[in-house]
Amino acid sequence: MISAFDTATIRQAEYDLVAHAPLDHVMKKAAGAVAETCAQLIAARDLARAGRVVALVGGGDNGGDALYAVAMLARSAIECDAVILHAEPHPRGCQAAEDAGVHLVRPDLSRSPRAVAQAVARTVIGCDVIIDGLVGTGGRGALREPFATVVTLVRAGLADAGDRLGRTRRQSPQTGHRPGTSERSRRPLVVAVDTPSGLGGEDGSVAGVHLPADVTVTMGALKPQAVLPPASYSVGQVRLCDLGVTISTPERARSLGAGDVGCAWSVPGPSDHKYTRGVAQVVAGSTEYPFTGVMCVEAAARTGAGMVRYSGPAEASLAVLSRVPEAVGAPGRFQACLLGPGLSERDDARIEQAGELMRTAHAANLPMVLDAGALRAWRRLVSQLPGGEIGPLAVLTPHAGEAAMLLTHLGAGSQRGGISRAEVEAEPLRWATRLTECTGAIVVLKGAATLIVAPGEIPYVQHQAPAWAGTAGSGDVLAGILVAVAAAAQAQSEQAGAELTQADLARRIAAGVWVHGTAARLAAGLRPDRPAAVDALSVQAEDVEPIGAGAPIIATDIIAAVPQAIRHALAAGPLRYAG
Ligand SMILES: NC(=O)C1=CN([C@@H]2O[C@H](COP(=O)(O)OP(=O)(O)OC[C@H]3O[C@@H](n4cnc5c(N)ncnc54)[C@H](OP(=O)(O)O)[C@@H]3O)[C@@H](O)[C@H]2O)[C@H](O)CC1
Ligand SMILES: [K+]
Repeated sequence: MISAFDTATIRQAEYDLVAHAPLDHVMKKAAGAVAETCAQLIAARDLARAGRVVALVGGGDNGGDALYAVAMLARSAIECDAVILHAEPHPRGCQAAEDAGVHLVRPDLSRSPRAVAQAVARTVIGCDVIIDGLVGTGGRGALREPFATVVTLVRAGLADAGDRLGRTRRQSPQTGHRPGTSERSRRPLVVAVDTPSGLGGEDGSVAGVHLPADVTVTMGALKPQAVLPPASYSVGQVRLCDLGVTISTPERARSLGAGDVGCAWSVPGPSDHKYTRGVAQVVAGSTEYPFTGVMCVEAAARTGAGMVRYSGPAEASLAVLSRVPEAVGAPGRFQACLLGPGLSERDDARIEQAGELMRTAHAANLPMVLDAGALRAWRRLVSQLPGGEIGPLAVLTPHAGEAAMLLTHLGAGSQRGGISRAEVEAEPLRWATRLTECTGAIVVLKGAATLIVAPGEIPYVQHQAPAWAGTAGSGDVLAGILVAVAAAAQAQSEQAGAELTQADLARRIAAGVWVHGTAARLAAGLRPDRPAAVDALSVQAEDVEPIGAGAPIIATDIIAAVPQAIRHALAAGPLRYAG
């Protein structure tokens, strides 16, 4: 489990730590992790020359860490510059850097931000690693000048370098030469000290211009921006430098890893049968989108549902049964239902059928997954429930656009004429939390990083899915996985003679989201575990998964890889035996 804590909590824990240990000692430990990471990245470039590192140094201890790091690197024959961008940089850090032979560059800070930024841009040209020591946990709000212009120009330079390398990446017409890894990776890599400068946001929102990192070496504990989107898209790989801080307050967010999924999974034993493994009822498809049910039903079956009941357009039933002959078309007992994939509001018969199943599930306090068309038909479906309340075992699975639509429909943004998709994408945690407050349900807000939020619970965020998973039907597959997970959770509770709690269901739903993302990784030809691992990792070039790694996939590829993803999880961590 990856945990992220509020920055103030971490700063307090650091403050308590340095009450008993000299701050410089702690900073040098932090700096050592930064230096080791830089050295590893340079070593992975197999250069024929000495590597070169440029530190961008702000005025606080974040800059101090950067100065101590280049002092260590300079002593190992790496060429180091430190660009001092504050009138009062960390004095002992500066001294250590000078003593180690680091070249201190002091732009005239009285000149315009652009002039300062140009001096920085000239210094970083051709270097191998840029250490971002401008601002860390002491940052307040959007970057002030000259940092904002410095970061803007450095980003432009990195993008240009990347493009140039991209242009050479294709075979050059004259020689047909394809650059090797070392040439392709000659764009300077950015190593952020503690957090990328300017990233801001305790809720994952982005404060403004910031310097995205290839690797973030974070001290003591993960900050929220390391896991919560969209900020988490700018941290690159995260390396946690353990300072020995202890934190007892609840996390701000958490993320399941492979080792956390097995114990949330229902593993059958010799006494199990379809009703102890969970029977899922799927209502999907319509005259407009008749075959959506094929993906949901097969995904639920491959996830391990004891049985899948299907209700959908007659012309689709044949397609469903040809893919999953064991699916059952007849109505009957179920332990969780999925309503909505492919459901069209113009298909009254199907809406009525979904409403009837929703009422059955609600009356029996069974989990239900509401996706796509069921979210759009919210008013027609939920208004038929006692008190118009969907209940705590409902799981809503919107993407940003559907969330915006539902929030607007529920009046969450009434004073401003509704909520837009862009607003949800800019602050996904805020709006997913708001949607749980409006509905009392668990909300799975789908995206490159998917949030699983239950009222009053610590949110989960899962980053497993590669960009290739953004393909038609991927949401239908996730819905199928989740209804099978919910049915298994309900079945286990029935066997235990206990009520399924919303918190337990939310954790299992997060495990289902992990399975979906990992199956997509496997289908795309990627390693099951996303390499942005979080702990003392050795950052090697082959670990850095470049944008576009993998290959195109279709939704049925994800379904086919679901058992392998589950097998990976069951092998990675403790199991909870169902039988
Ligand atoms: N404290 C510890 O136990 C450890 C800290 N570590 C490292 O230290 C930083 C936190 O250091 P701190 O000095 O508290 O703050 P920062 O260096 O992060 O930032 C303060 C400087 O940044 C300037 N600042 C603040 N906001 C902005 C902004 N929006 N734009 C531009 N500049 C900004 C601020 O300037 P002032 O003029 O306001 O003073 C300061 O110069 C932590 O992140 C770790 O890296 C050790 O690593 C571990 C122990
Ligand atoms: K930083």
